[in-house]
Amino acid sequence: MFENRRGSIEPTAPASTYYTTGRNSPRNRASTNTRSGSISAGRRHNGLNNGTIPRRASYEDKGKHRRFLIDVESTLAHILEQEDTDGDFQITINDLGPKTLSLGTADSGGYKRFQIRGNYMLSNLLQELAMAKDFGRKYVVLDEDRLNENPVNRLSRMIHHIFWNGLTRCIDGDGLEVICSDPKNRSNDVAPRIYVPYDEHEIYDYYQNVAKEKSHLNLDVQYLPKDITPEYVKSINDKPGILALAMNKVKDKNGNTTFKGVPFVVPGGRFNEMYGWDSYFESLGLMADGYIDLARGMAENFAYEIKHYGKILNANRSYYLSRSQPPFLTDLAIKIYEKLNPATEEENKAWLREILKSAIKEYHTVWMSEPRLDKKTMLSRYRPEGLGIPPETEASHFDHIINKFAQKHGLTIPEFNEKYNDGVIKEPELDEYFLHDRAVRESGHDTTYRFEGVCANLATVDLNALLYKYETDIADCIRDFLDDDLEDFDGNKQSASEWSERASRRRERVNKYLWNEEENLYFDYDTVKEKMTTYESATAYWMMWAGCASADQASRLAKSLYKFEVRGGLVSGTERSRGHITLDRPNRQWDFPFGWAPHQIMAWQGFENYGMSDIASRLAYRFLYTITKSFVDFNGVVPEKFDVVNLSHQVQVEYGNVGVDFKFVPREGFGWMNASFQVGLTHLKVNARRALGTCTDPDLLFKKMLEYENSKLSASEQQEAMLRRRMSTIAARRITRGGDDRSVVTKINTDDIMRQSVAVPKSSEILDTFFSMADDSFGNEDAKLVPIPNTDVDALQVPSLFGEPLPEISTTESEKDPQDAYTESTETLQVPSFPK
Ligand SMILES: OC[C@H]1O[C@H](O[C@H]2O[C@H](CO)[C@@H](O)[C@H](O)[C@H]2O)[C@H](O)[C@@H](O)[C@@H]1O
Repeated sequence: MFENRRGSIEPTAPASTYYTTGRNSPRNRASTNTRSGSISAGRRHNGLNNGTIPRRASYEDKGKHRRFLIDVESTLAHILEQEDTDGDFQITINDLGPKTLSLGTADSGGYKRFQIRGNYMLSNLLQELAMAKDFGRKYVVLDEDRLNENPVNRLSRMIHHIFWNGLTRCIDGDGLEVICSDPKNRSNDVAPRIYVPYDEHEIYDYYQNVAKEKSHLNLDVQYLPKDITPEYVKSINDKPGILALAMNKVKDKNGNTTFKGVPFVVPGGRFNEMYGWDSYFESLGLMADGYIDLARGMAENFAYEIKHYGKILNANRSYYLSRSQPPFLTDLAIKIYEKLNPATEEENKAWLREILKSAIKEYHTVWMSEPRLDKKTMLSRYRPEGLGIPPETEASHFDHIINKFAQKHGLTIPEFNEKYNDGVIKEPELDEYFLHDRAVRESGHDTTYRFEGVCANLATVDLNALLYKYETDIADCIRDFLDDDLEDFDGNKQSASEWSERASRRRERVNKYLWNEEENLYFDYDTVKEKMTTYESATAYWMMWAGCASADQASRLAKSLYKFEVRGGLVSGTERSRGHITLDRPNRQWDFPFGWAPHQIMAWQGFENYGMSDIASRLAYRFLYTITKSFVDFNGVVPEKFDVVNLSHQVQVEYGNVGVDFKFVPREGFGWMNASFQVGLTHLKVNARRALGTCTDPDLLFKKMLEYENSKLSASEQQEAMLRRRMSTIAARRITRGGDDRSVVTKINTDDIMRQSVAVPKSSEILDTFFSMADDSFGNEDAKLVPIPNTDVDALQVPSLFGEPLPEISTTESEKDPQDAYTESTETLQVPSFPK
């Protein structure tokens, strides 16, 4: 599959193929370890040439596909010593090395040398060497195309071939050791433990057998009680464990019946369990990558959770037993069903029925029952049961809240926590605080000033959008897929019209309580104060995702986009809503200036649903730019969260940032971020994908389009939009060297990117089709906008995007690398213009 026509391996094949096949096959030793030339990086001598002093390295022809002959171990040591100046085993733009390294070419047996340059190529070299080592390679022949690969292709390839695999878990004999590890466990009891539902006897026996057979695991297998009460959940906080999920009966190699866990994907890092809403977004990414069975397994695990734990869990760890997370099961089920093999249609329908029955049970018992249902508005709230302080947070997470109570009782914070959790000390004010805190965690938005001290009382926009989607999805499925044949678990026939009726009643209530005509936005409703709240949240766009907004509401929501749209994507909420941040009022990760993958994905789909794909595409571009830029500048990182104003993952906020702590090469990314990248690419046309490959700043790319949209705003809205964009620019400048805004744009060797692009349309075609807008004229202003920085080595050259020839470099300067062209060029970026 990865062989080209001449039978050699594609330079961009997955590492598992590239480092085990063809010239890098373990059998093909002649090509990689019998050379007498110098093959280690930047060294005259190494162990390979038996002490022969190599002649002075000369440089290879430019422009051809180079391959390097590399001694893995010594090159790895050398590159780290020279380039990893902060000692974190990554090569990033924070490192102060020379950012250049010479490698011997394979064609010359290592004598002729070529200089690789720039953070991106060097960090790719580091990553490739680490992967080559994984496959036992001591020497490799490495294609240059692997080092300067288009970052969009490279990241997408890594997600597809490496990250999903790194995040996949299974709860059975083979997978227990990995899934039982829990970095959040701060109790004294870290023994691996699994909790099994009270009536799952075969499964319980299976795990007991595993515990016996794999005694080194020291596995503790426990039954859960029939009634899982808040008191019980609190009582096992000091004995945390994984919760069993779905298993299939299979035959082992001796023909005996045994069990195999249904696999699932975890978010990554400290989140080593299957989460509720993360799983939905991860499944979208998995499906974009063709991993339908894995997505299907996630849905089946949700059904198992509903059956045995009464709800889709926040995640399947014991301390999450009493709360859920935003519900997405019906949409997930439909998306999977649509991808199943049509040849097995009857089976597919049976599968869809089972999953929908679970969703119907969840709908009635979790979301449409008290306490989550507010009987007055008949809208739903996040309002889980629970007792005490959530044990899975960072140790000091609640200190600022607890402090005054601890002082009142003359106790230290840990002493107070213990007495409060044991019920020895009663503090109703704290009980109220934790009621809302649990609701915040159930909402998935932990934490934000939108919800602090009030969440359990709010009929939120997000939850009611999701439930509207449940109602319309179930109606559609009964009508369109299931031949009017669906019952719930109690045998009650379900009718499409009843579900449609539920949806239209909800839409009426949403319009009455949550829609604000003056603000052109949906807001949460406080069911206790009986009043609409004022926090502006990006979840307003979920109503477009769910199809609950009318065409008029959708166009008004589009008009409000300027409140949330910043350089790197959509912010979670507006700065005005978040309010001032001080030492006593620290920032929260689900507030401005942070932008999260689920918010982006929901908005993209929302705009698509209402025929505004140009906006979906622009928003997708912004977020994918943020991801790509960090990937390029920070050794392939794909972090959990971003500050989308500053375009940075190096954030000072709750829980730090998952996905940033790796050595040499990232192996997981972060679940829903991986998904957002793969899904986001489906919203980009070929020209936007190419622009992304060269890390073209979205504000330059979309300048005309934004001007056109802003022209539709009122004077005061325009003023606000202008300020917002200005702030974003100023914030971005703050974090860049020398205050140069343009240095946030990354340096990429565009020549290579262009060379690697497949079926690249001609520039005129690209301009003609750019976001379906026909005007290909360029304003003078655009030209003024983009002088190329050439003073800062790391500053980036914004190259010609649309296929114009790149500047020639002088052939007399034979020792120069083609990449130098980009620090000397005065090329300007060409930005398409949009109709006025
Ligand atoms: O451990 C602290 C909190 O961590 C989780 O929340 C965050 O990560 C989740 C997994 O990616 C994500 O679903 C959630 O939206 C994030 O805020 C957990 O869900 C919380 O319950 C927990 O207290």
